[in-house]
Amino acid sequence: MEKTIAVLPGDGIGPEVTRAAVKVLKLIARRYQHEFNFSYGLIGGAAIDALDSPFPKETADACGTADAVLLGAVGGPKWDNNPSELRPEKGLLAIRKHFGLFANLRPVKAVPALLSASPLKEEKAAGVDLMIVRELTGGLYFGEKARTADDAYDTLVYSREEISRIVEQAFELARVRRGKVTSVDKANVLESSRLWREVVEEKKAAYPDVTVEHQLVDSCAMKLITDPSAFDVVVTENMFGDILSDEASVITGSLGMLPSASIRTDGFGLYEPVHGSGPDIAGKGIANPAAAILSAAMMLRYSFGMETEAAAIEEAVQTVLEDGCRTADLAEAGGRSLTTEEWTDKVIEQLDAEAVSEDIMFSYM
Ligand SMILES: NC(=O)c1ccc[n+]([C@@H]2O[C@H](COP(=O)([O-])OP(=O)(O)OC[C@H]3O[C@@H](n4cnc5c(N)ncnc54)[C@H](O)[C@@H]3O)[C@@H](O)[C@H]2O)c1
Ligand SMILES: CC(C)[C@H](C(=O)O)[C@@H](O)C(=O)O
Ligand SMILES: [Mg+2]
Repeated sequence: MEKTIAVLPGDGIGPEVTRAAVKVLKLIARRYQHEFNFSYGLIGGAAIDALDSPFPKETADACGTADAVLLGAVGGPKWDNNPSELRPEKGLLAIRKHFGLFANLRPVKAVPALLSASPLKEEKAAGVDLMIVRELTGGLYFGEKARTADDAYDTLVYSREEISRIVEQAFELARVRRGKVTSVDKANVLESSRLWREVVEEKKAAYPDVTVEHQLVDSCAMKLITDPSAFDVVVTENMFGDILSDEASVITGSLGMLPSASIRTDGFGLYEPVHGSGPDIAGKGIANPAAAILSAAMMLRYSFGMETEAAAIEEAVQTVLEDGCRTADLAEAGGRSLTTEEWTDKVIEQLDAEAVSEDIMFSYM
């Protein structure tokens, strides 16, 4: 298959981890005889510096003609005091809204080899496999907001339609997973959450094979740590999903392990790690590229329908971790400490090794 991928490395560790993901995608293209064309664009602080806009038209156009977008991360102290229109994060919100990417899938899967890197007791983290489905183009992030010298407000607005489409996405995912949806809200306080709950209750009739529970966001935050295995699909509004996903990353041992897909219903999507630009480690070559590499795997699965290729990447990442290869953030899991580039090359070697063993298998068939 021939595909065009727009690559937006962004700021801080963004370019470091994106380079790793592109290297893996190039190997996949070679191994499975695909043609991936990469076009590069600017977003976030890098785009502000070069073009005075966090999401320039050139970038929107390049992404618009691509089949999917791979993004690193945006932001950093250099731009922290910029006016709100010239904040790197504004570019991220703009690209999500521009392409209507309302569904943000954030899988959280415990890796057996990394259990000791998690602050949770090993038996709590073991076997955790949940998916946070975060609404991405509404809520507090996009509601009317304003400030004067002494006042400020942000508004949290959701329409029935916006809630319906994300809830449907969650039900569909639960159907092919373990059949459970936890809808997270703050219905004891917020009107928007009461509407959210109402829509979930209406929708569930169409999914008799899925169990539904409602959970308030504060107790959900606690239960994610005390009983994470209780969750399968967690569906929630934009800001709750942002906060809960960073929290859930501790189950895996590092924020550097969490990939994400931001999709709509026609297959187009933006793929990026859940983490940010890591200003404290940027430029040192030590960032964990797993989240970016696993995001590339999600691109193959959700945008290109390449399930075998996606699974091959996930398996290679798993094997490399089982072999004791670690980046610095996972030092507590023991093993050998590698740089971003060295760790990526281990994944590449592993993918090559899988290819060789398949060739040997085929030669006997
Ligand atoms: N999607 C995005 O582009 C995105 C997401 C979150 C934050 N941000 C931005 O990033 C900047 C920094 O934010 P922050 O410090 O709160 O969050 P962050 O995610 O950048 O970093 C939080 C902590 O996790 C560590 N970390 C993150 N990714 C890692 C990786 N791949 N490997 C190893 N360690 C990793 C960092 O070193 C840091 O200690 C801010 O400007 C923020 O707005 C961007
Ligand atoms: C950088 C920021 C705008 C972004 C968000 O809040 O959505 C980030 O934290 C994320 O999780 O992707
Ligand atoms: Mg976040």
